Amino acid sequence: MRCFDTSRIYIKAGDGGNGCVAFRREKFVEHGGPSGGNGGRGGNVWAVADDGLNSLSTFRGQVHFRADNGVNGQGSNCDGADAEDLMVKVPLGTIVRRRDAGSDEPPLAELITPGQRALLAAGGRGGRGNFSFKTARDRAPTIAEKGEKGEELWVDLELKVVADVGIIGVPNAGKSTLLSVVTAARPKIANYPFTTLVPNLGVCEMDYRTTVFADVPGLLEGAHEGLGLGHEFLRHVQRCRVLVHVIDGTSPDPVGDFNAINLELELFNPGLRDKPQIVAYNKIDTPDSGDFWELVADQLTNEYGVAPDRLFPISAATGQGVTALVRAVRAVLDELGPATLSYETNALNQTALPARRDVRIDEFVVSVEEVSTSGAGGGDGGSRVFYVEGEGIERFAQMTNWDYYEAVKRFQRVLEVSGINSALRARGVKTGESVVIGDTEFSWSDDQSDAAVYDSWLRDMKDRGVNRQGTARWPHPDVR
Ligand SMILES: Nc1nc2c(ncn2[C@@H]2O[C@H](COP(=O)(O)OP(=O)(O)OP(=O)(O)O)[C@@H](O)[C@H]2O)c(=O)[nH]1
Ligand SMILES: [Mg+2]
Repeated sequence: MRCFDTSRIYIKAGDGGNGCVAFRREKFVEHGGPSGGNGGRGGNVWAVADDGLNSLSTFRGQVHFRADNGVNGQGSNCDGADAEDLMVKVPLGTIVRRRDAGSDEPPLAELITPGQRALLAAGGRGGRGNFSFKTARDRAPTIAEKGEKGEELWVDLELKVVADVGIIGVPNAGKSTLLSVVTAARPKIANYPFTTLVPNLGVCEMDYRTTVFADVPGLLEGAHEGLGLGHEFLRHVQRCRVLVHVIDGTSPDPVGDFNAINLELELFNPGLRDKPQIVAYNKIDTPDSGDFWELVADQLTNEYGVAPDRLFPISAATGQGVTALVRAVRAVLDELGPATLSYETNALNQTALPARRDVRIDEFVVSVEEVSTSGAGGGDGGSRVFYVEGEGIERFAQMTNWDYYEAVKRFQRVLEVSGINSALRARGVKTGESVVIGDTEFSWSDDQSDAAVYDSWLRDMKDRGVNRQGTARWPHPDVR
């Protein structure tokens, strides 16, 4: 039985719909007010835990997942519809990580309970239409935004099967041996500590019930600090609903071992101590163990509060006492009720729709690159390209609809108030040099008068072959 499964998929949330520029047409009214609607929101992409799936094999056939785009706004104040969210179904126990995430980067999500979902990529916001830009001063704006691009990313999925029961204990206690007798799993068993290095899983069918057991590698002192791969295993233990704590009866100090393990659980996560535990005192077939059973049992119940009905002498090797142990485990699971309710929720799991992170437009970095233009005939050295990098300004540029002169003006104003213009001037930018912001490249001009901006906008429209009809009131009041 394979307990790990991985897949790599591409995810793209929908882009927001574009805002619209439109004006009302009314009888007897020459210029109606603005009536361009807003674009709809692009669809989000979620991962959803589906208990009908048991592997990541569905992702062999499909690798790309794209949510729909928001609908564009229209005239008569019609806002475009929001796109539907896309649900990517994954089996329970799936961990989602950003591709190439560093080992210290927490996963994007861990999906444990049926129906649980986590947002993987947020859809873009819809662009505003010109109705939304109407102000007391500008009652007839000719401006609209483009929809925001939806997020896109590659993610790695990893399936770690969620076990009902975690078998824990010190190294060499007989955990793997127990797993091999209660399930069909054939883990490596050997008479030395740390035989098991990754959790083994096995399915136990008894009394017409199915229970998934995980044999967790041996825990030792310091596990909560990550010693002996402790973190990895303790995280695994967290997902189990019931723990079977195997005590090595042949150990010099079985009760001390028992305490040490419980302390590690508690130090890793205090909640782990509250997880139901069934104690299996193992290797009673040997005199070393069997002779001390009553003594140990007495200590565990009287000094450590282990309930007698949760304490079992067993021999994993001969099978003695194992059936009673498994029945007790089943009873506790039944008491806990259906699996859906009992897994602890993880802080990483988002169920509400998070707002897109607010980004500041005045947080940016300017860098300069010399571009050599000294070809065969060139003698004037080179020119420079100025890169302005910042999530806020890049997103703003992406949403700017360059077809509208007023949008260009707005962009110009933002460059001014954000301090980007002064930063560029401080780096000595000269007329004619290139400035790149995200996917947008424009040519710097020292003359930023309305007439100059208007002229360059007209040139740009011509270069891009955009029909200016309907894109601006003509000629624009600014430049009349
Ligand atoms: N006599 C006897 N030996 C046992 C019993 N259970 C396990 N053993 C032996 O104890 C040794 C360790 O068994 P494992 O099942 O590998 O122990 P583990 O807890 O999985 O050990 P790690 O994976 O190293 O942490 C092996 O030599 C087993 O044969 C038992 O009930 N009686
Ligand atoms: Mg083992």
